[in-house]
This record gives sequence, C-alpha cells and structure tokens, in this order.
Amino acid sequence: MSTTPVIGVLALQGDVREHLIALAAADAVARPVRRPEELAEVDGLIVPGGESTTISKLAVLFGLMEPLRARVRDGMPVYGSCAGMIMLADKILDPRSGQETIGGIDMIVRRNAFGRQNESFEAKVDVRGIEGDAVEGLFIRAPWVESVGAEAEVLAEHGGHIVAVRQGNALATSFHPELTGDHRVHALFVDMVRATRTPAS
Ligand SMILES: NC(=O)CC[C@H](N)C(=O)O
Repeated sequence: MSTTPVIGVLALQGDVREHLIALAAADAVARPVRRPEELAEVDGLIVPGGESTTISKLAVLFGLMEPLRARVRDGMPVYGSCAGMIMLADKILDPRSGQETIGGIDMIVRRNAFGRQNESFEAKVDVRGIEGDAVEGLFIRAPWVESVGAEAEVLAEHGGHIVAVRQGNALATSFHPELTGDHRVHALFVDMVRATRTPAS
C-alpha cells in the first residue's frame, strides 16, 4: 500500500498552482480537479483562494457542486483558504445573489471582512496544532468568521476575529499559506488526509 495520499486542488479559478506546489512540498501527490471523475479519485481536496462567487458559479456549471457536497458529507478531508474558506461555510453573511457554498463547517463567514483600507496584509498567526513559530498569514481581501457552531473548533484568531477553523475533516483559513513558502498548514492537512484515508486496493 502506498502511503502517499493523493490530494486534489479544485481548479476552476484561483491560485491552484501555488497549492499544488505546497502540497508536493508537504509530501502529497497533488492534482488539479475540474471534473467529477477527477474528484472521485482523490483522497482529499483543497479549495483555493480566488473569488468565491466565480468558484461557486463554475462549480455549478461544471456539475461539481453536488459531487463536492456529497464527498464532504461522506468525510473526505477538505481544506479551504480564503475564498475556499467561504466555500466551506454553511452560511455566508453577505452572499452575492445566487452564491452557493459547498458547506461542511457550521460557521457564518463575512466576505471581504478586513476592509478596503486593509485589503492585503501579513500577520503572524498562532494556529492550534502547528508547533513552533507563528504562521506568517497572508490576508488578501480575506473573510473572517463571525461565529461557529458547537462542532467547529477555532484554531486561530487575528485582531479578535476568527481566521482558522476545523470541524471534523474540514479545515479552513482566512489567509493564504500557499503563498508564503511555509508549508506547515499544508502538512497539517496532509496528516488529516493520511489519518482518514482508506488503503487503496
Ligand atoms: N483572496 C481571496 O481568496 C479573496 C476572497 C474574495 N474576497 C471572495 O469573496 O471570494
């Protein structure tokens, strides 16, 4: 049995390539996922940053929204950064009309929450479960989490706002660890995939 998990990156829009590189650096086999057949073949999935309204529309158009929801419901490990965090929220506070999410984490997110004057910034973020130095968090028109349900665990806060959450096999961060060269969040996710993966036949 191979011990290297195969992890997909939802490749509809956003910074797909950076996540593929970070996953490879964290010892996973990484592949882009654009079709339901490709989704069926991965052990875990990353939903990248980008524009959540576009990712939502394209997921519906490509026939991926329902298969994504089904796999997340079945416990496939999934990690969303920034727009990906929005895609994993059960509820968006301020959705654009018609904007849908995959869901999976009982949380309410606010899009573009850190505000115009602070559209993009870096901050050190202590993430529960990641040893050593704080993670260098790169926030780009980032959401924050307004509130979480009882099942969701808050992993990090910045400026009094929740910026990283885990619920079961679903992980989400407001920031982009794929853009900083620090692969510890990806390593954490790869460990989650390793822990839940059923051996390939
Ligand atoms: N960097 C990002 O992913 C930005 C997210 C974007 N503001 C959205 O609403 O989807």
